[in-house]
Amino acid sequence: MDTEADLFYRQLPKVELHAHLNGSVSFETMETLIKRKPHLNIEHSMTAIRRGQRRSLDECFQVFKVIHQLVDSEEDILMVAKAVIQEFAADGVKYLELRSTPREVTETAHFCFLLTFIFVTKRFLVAVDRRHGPVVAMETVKLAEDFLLSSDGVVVGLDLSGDPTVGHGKDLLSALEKSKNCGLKLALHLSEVPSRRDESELLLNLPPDRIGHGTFLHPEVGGSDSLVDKVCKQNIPIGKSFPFHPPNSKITYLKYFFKHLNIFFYILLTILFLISVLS
Ligand SMILES: CNc1ncnc2c1ncn2[C@@H]1O[C@H](COP(=O)(O)O)[C@@H](O)[C@H]1O
Repeated sequence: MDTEADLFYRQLPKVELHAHLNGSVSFETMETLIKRKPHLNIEHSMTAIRRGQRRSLDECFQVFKVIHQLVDSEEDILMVAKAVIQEFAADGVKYLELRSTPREVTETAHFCFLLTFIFVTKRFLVAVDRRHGPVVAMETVKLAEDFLLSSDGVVVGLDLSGDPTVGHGKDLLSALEKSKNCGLKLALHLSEVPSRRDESELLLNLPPDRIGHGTFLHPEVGGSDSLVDKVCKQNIPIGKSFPFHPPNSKITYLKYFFKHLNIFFYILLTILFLISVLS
């Protein structure tokens, strides 16, 4: 049963700036998906990370592969996106930025349609999966550019994500530069693993409008002063994601944050952000 504190955290207006669609599927939605595709023999344990359970980055990406098997049609995507948006809204999220990797043009078309009819301010970032290489990256940028022009402000940016140990950012630079030049905001996952210093240097020169994770930017963990300097001088915000959202997990994370940060500072930031977004 919800405690008074649970209620407080749920009702608190929140902004969600780093949600991967297929990483935000709830337990209930997953159950429906699993039932729809019994021939895949997928169990819940293969699609989620339980509270307190630890997995390596590699294992996380294995989980995404399983989820992608379950979410492979327009119908699935429509159901998942609708559920995810409703669940974020029920958790008190007032402004939501979703990211997702288009596997087919029609899938992305669906997102845009869907994102218009549920009452949360929603924005969408079209994601480039680095594993798919420069050609797909460029196609995705063109798709994102089309949506930037036609989605009435819903599509705002490009996300670079995917297994950070695969490929090199230098091969994606022209796609990312094109994206920036056509007015898409850039949210780049970088320095998620150690020994990617040269890649991070290159990507930070673009520069991105947001960094995803940036876990290994600091010299103490294998990054460098130059990386930290670039981030600070260019004032680039860093976003951490919690890629798997079992029910109420956002509330648990909030409790964790509030325990470690000044609660009033957080509330003030949220209110200021909401005022600037909604006005
Ligand atoms: C843990 N840190 C991370 N680092 C990099 N990429 C990540 C990620 N977490 C998620 N993704 C990206 O999001 C996809 C799933 O959502 P969509 O199918 O696009 O909706 C993953 O396949 C991966 O490319």
